Amino acid sequence: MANRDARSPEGRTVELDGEGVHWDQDISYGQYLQLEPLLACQQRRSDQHDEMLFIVIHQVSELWLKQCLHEAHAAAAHIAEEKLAPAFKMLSRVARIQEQMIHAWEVLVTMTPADYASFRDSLGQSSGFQSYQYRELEFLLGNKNPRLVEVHRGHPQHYRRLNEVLTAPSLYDISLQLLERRGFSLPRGCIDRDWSQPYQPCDAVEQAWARIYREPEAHWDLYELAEKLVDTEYNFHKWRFSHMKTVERIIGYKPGTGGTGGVSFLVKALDLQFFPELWSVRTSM
Ligand code: HEM
Ligand SMILES: N[C@@H](CC(=O)c1ccccc1NC=O)C(=O)O
Repeated sequence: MANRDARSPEGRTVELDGEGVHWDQDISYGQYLQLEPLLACQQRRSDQHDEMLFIVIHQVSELWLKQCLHEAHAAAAHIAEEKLAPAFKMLSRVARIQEQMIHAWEVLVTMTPADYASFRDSLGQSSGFQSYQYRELEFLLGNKNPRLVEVHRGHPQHYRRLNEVLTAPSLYDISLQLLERRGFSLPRGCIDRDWSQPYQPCDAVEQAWARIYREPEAHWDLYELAEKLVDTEYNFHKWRFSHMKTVERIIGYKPGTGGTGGVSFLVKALDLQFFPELWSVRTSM
């Protein structure tokens, strides 16, 4: 395409210098990105100004969650094949996305309790608790809890997908299997178990990470893997904490629309750990 040309929104090439117009059947920006359906999805259920921000921030977060899942599933597959360099690149990207998601709270806190109260009733019983992508990411990282799949029973596609990820080894399980293949002897139950159940920390795994941290030169890629996993969990925790503080600031100690105690539920979730031995090893060293 010559410099003086541009694409019309319909995807045709338009010559701009007035000498004539040339059309072709190429694709435009809006078509490629499917902007019409995307930008038709911000439908307020009230006439309140701030409901738009509430919708947009959730939709942006869900898009980032989609990208995180894309990266983290691929990272797990690469770790399973011992292709650690590309897996690291993907996990670094996950960490950058998480930083964006954490920073998004700074936009949401411009919404006061009164602003939120003006449309909260329109949300009915819907709640972030029903975010199937968030739940999939938790399962993929290693926070398994079969009960949390049940809220999705009414949607067979989400239910099936969540059960698949629940019953498959997590990113952490796959990493521990790699440690075993690299000669760290781990109890059978750590590397082959009922994947749908919460992971139980074990001393042998902590000792394996301790050896890796004490001799990084001897196990450089595993050392790097450990730190990439810690970055991911650290950022996940920061997101959870900011969510909890934002909720406290906006609705105080009211119960949540999803039927939980609200802030008390979110505070309890701060105790969850995806990669427990990667934290406990820091004390034992
Ligand atoms: C005014 C803003 C917000 C308020 C007041 C709020 C409130 C809450 C509350 C009270 C819960 C507990 C479940 C319940 O009973 O409803 C919850 C859960 C949740 N929220 Fe929010 N939230 C807000 C914004 C967001 C945003 C922007 C996201 C981004 C996706 C989000 C994602 C989630 C998720 C994923 C859960 C489930 C957490 C878990 O199961 O550990 N929330 N929220
Ligand atoms: N649980 C929130 C409602 C809520 O936050 C929400 C509702 C619908 C769609 C997304 C939501 N966000 C996160 O939980 C509340 O109790 O106000």
